[in-house]
Amino acid sequence: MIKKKIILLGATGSVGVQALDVIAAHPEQFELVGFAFGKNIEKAREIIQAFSPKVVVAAQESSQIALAESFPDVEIHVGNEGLITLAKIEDYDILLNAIVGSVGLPPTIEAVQLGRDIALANKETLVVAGYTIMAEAARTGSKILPVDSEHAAIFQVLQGVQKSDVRSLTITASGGSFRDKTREELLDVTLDDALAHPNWTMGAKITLDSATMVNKGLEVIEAHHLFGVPYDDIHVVLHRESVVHSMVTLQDGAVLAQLGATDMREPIQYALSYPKHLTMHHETPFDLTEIGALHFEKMDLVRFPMLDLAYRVGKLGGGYPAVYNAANEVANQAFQDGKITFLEIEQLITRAVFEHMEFDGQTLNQILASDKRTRQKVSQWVEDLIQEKGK
Ligand SMILES: NC(=O)C1=CN([C@@H]2O[C@H](COP(=O)(O)OP(=O)(O)OC[C@H]3O[C@@H](n4cnc5c(N)ncnc54)[C@H](OP(=O)(O)O)[C@@H]3O)[C@@H](O)[C@H]2O)C=CC1
Ligand SMILES: CC(=O)[C@@H](O)[C@H](O)COP(=O)(O)O
Ligand SMILES: [Mn+2]
Repeated sequence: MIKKKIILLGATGSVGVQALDVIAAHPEQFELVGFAFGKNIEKAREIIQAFSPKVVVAAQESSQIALAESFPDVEIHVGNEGLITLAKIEDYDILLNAIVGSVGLPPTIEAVQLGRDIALANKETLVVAGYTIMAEAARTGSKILPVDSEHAAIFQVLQGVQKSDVRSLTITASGGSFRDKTREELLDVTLDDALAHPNWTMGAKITLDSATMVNKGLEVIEAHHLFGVPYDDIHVVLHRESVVHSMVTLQDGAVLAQLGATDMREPIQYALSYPKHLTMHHETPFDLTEIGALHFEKMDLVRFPMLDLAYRVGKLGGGYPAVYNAANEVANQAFQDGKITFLEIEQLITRAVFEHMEFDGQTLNQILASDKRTRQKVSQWVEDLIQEKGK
């Protein structure tokens, strides 16, 4: 049997480690030929020992030097240039992008331009450059296989369904760690509170995005690009159990849904094995009779203004989604670093979007310039807030 050769960006993270579980569980199907990581060199060492990849990329030069000494037979590259080098190596079939943030964009574009298939967890790349990525994928024949659980659900439901038969998509939202709090109660919430997701175990950035509802905003934009559905036909419902991963309504009113455990190994494995559904060796118990009841509620866009704003920036297009995303990346990190309050995340994103102005027909370079400018501005606003509070 010919194995699928995999490159994994973000191998030391939440999705990355679960992807390694899937690869290790199917040694006859998959082979890890290369991976990239950020700072976690100890985990990177373990991965090299367990999987013997040919190429590794470290975010930091000190890690590159240390790994090159320990593993002289492995090609070790560094930084953003290293990510591009990895995306360009000859010998792989699919690139699984599980890096967090829009740093994952350049290697994705490179791989798509080379016609390579992408298993995409890194939603930020589609939010920033969705039109470019999807247009290039159509040109080169690269498949964009969603890993994000809601999009993986829609993708599975759509197998064998004609695009013209689709009326609308419904993305489910858990509501995040603060779903039962009023806006007033959000004034003094802490990072620990925010990181206590009711259903999923994930990295810090996305768990916080889930609490601000930015995650759902990014997912609406991601769905628009992946499935080519207009924003007015993409709905979000509050679904506390996260059992229905998402739904598709057909023209005749039939609603098709995908259900399952809250275990990312399922969508990761399907993206890697597509179009096959392989046996899941680490199956998480899933028994609807244990769950008993499923609940669905309307989203309150006043309570969750970041979802409302995501629809607005998505419809505006151009650099607006990139500005929303960049402002969020800076503000999310600032809250994690204890520099700002939870509600200041929303305030910074809203200000960045409202201050952004552009003419139609933004090129990718103009969008990337807006992304950079937004990061600089929002970083400055964070510093200003710290100064003001120190007064
Ligand atoms: N976690 C989940 O269940 C889900 C995640 N996603 C999406 O998947 C992506 C990854 O999320 P998650 O796994 O939670 O995130 P984590 O924070 O757990 O992991 C992020 C990974 O990216 C690596 N990384 C960060 N910066 C760099 C860099 N500059 N160069 C190379 N590697 C880097 C980190 O390395 P290190 O740790 O070594 O510093 C780590 O391996 C996000 O876009 C998220 O929105 C989507 C759906 C579900
Ligand atoms: C597992 C996954 O795909 C996450 O994006 C998850 O959807 C977060 O859940 P909520 O944003 O609905 O809380
Ligand atoms: Mn998701």
